[in-house]
Amino acid sequence: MSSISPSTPVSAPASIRPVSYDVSESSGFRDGSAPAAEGDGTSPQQVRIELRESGADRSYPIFIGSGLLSWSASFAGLPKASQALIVSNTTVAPLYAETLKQALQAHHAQVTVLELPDGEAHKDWSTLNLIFDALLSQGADRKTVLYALGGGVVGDMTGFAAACYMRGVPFVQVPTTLLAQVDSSVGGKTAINHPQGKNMIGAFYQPKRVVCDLDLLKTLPARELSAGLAEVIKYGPIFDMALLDWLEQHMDALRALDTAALAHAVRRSCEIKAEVVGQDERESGLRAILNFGHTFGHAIEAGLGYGAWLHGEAVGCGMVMAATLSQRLGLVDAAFVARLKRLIERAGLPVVAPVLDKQDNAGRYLNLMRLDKKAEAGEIKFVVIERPGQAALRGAPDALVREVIDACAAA
Ligand SMILES: NC(=O)c1ccc[n+]([C@@H]2O[C@H](COP(=O)([O-])OP(=O)(O)OC[C@H]3O[C@@H](n4cnc5c(N)ncnc54)[C@H](O)[C@@H]3O)[C@@H](O)[C@H]2O)c1
Ligand SMILES: O=C(O)C(=O)C[C@@H](O)[C@H](O)[C@H](O)COP(=O)(O)O
Ligand SMILES: [Zn+2]
Repeated sequence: MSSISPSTPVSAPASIRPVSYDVSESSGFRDGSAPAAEGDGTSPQQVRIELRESGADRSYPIFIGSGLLSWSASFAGLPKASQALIVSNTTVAPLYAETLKQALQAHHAQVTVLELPDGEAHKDWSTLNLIFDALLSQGADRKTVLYALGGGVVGDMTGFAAACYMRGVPFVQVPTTLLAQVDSSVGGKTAINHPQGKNMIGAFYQPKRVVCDLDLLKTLPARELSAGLAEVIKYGPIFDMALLDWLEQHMDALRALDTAALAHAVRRSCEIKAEVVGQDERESGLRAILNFGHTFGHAIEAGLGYGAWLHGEAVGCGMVMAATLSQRLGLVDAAFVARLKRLIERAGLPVVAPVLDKQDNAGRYLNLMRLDKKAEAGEIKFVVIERPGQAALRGAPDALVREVIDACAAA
């Protein structure tokens, strides 16, 4: 049995909040030709992620607003290249690839579109290879820019392909799901899954820009919107309880796709993620707080088979489990866990953990979680809530984790 290890100091220091951002940008963004009206809460915004450690400047802007996809200035000022490849999937490409292609034709002589098969089950080697096949077939050189047009699956795979092709080509994130706009497009984690564990093969590789067009969320299925809300909720308990208060007041507006509410949720999420990743790009400490709910959540995804539960669904339920663990470690009270659980339910997410093994359910969870990337020498590390708005990374005895899984799982 493992013992409780001292908390690793990964909580965000008060000095890094609140977050400031700059809305002027040399690309021409917000130059007066922006498509959305001022004053409606949805006029274009910019959040910057500052990444300057170890020499090279990997900083980039995140553009957030309505109508950005068809606005060629959204893509001005990127590395010059004659060729561009839009990587999308069979669902998103028919909706949005032509609009992006038109906008990019002002910047690249040749723009082609690749449609990957859709879904988490395809976040694997064979699908990744389709990107390399397309690049090689069109004679793409090392300046070719990749554009990831899709949700987190397309974004993670395109980023990984960009990191590998000719040892690195530039890429741009054009996220089309709420989850991708609030989380996966920012921060440079790229990966594919392995049958034994989520995101096990990948690289840290930053995009040159992130362009979040809020209008694209209008075609998103309700279940996918809920999945994205899980990652928005996550930022509350780990970093910003004012965001949690705001979410309690605006959950119905978000689920009704109110653009001003979505704009706020995307912007605040990106600000928090930019701040955390700016402090710790390669997850040597603080960045681990962004994994709240993911130790349990990734076990659910791998244990049920990729795609059975959406990533956001698994994270939503995983946050209930991690909060319950925090309570049993004496860190937060039952009222805090109940409050978080209620909000996750209101987002339309599951809060009862699935049974992964009828004989030894907790044992199956534990075995899957031992492969988690945060585990050290076989000891599982959990992101726990030390107090509302502050998280830490720590171990827990197996017996206690078993109790938590049993308490949270379906009977
Ligand atoms: N890199 C990171 O930091 C990070 C962070 C969080 C999650 N992730 C990863 O992201 C993935 C989950 O991403 P996701 O939730 O975006 O899922 P997803 O990429 O599978 O997209 C969800 C579904 O919505 C469809 N879709 C996308 N945009 C649409 C639109 N505008 N209209 C209609 N349909 C649309 C997609 O085709 C897909 O069927 C997981 O693999 C997860 O591990 C990565
Ligand atoms: O950006 C991060 O850091 C995160 O942990 C964000 C998570 O929401 C995301 O799911 C991430 O891909 C999980 O990272 P992993 O290292 O556990 O695979
Ligand atoms: Zn996640």
